[in-house]
Amino acid sequence: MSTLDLAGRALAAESARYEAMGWMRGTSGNLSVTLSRDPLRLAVTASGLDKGALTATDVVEVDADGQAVPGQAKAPSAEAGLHARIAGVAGAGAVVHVHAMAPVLAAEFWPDGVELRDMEMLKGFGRRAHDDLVTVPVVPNSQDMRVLGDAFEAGFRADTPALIVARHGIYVWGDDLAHARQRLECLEWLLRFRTRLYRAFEGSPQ
Ligand SMILES: CSCCC(=O)C(=O)COP(=O)(O)O
Ligand SMILES: [Zn+2]
Repeated sequence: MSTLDLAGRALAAESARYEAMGWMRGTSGNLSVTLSRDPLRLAVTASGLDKGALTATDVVEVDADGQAVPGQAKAPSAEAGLHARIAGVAGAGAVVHVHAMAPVLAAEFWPDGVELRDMEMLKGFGRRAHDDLVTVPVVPNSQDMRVLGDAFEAGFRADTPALIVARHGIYVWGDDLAHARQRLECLEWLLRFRTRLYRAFEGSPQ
């Protein structure tokens, strides 16, 4: 089995997991793993498919611009360009993108960035101490992955492996798919907590 086939199998299994969590409704969301760094090559989920029912062949190899390398049977995710940009800038081994509700809601409340502090779950997001102030960057949505990539890079901090795209979804990255998922699960919990608390106090700063 080729490296791309192995990546496809892992991406399909991981996608099914996210879909079961309700974070990849319809055909939303996409995942990637880095295959090589020089040149940069990613295995990314194919576009427009039910992410709960992917098979090992629903994967596409793309370059640093998110373009399919020659010989690919399927179209790569429409967001492959942003995956490639994140993998290149952050050095990520895996990038996951889901359409969970809490990050999008948080971006409505805090469009300049979502501040998180003094929460034990921050450790699961890769921070050293539970009292760190973490600002998760928010960028406006765009259909142009170069625009999104430039906005991501402008606000990139190596210690904050996440990006919320307003009115769209969230990207989280890590060394591999399991690492990215652990970070995403902890961050989604933190964002759910933050938005629920904010709403409970009817919009007062919390
Ligand atoms: C209803 S999903 C709209 C497109 C999107 O945001 C997404 O995450 C899925 O796009 P893909 O091309 O990866 O299927
Ligand atoms: Zn999306």
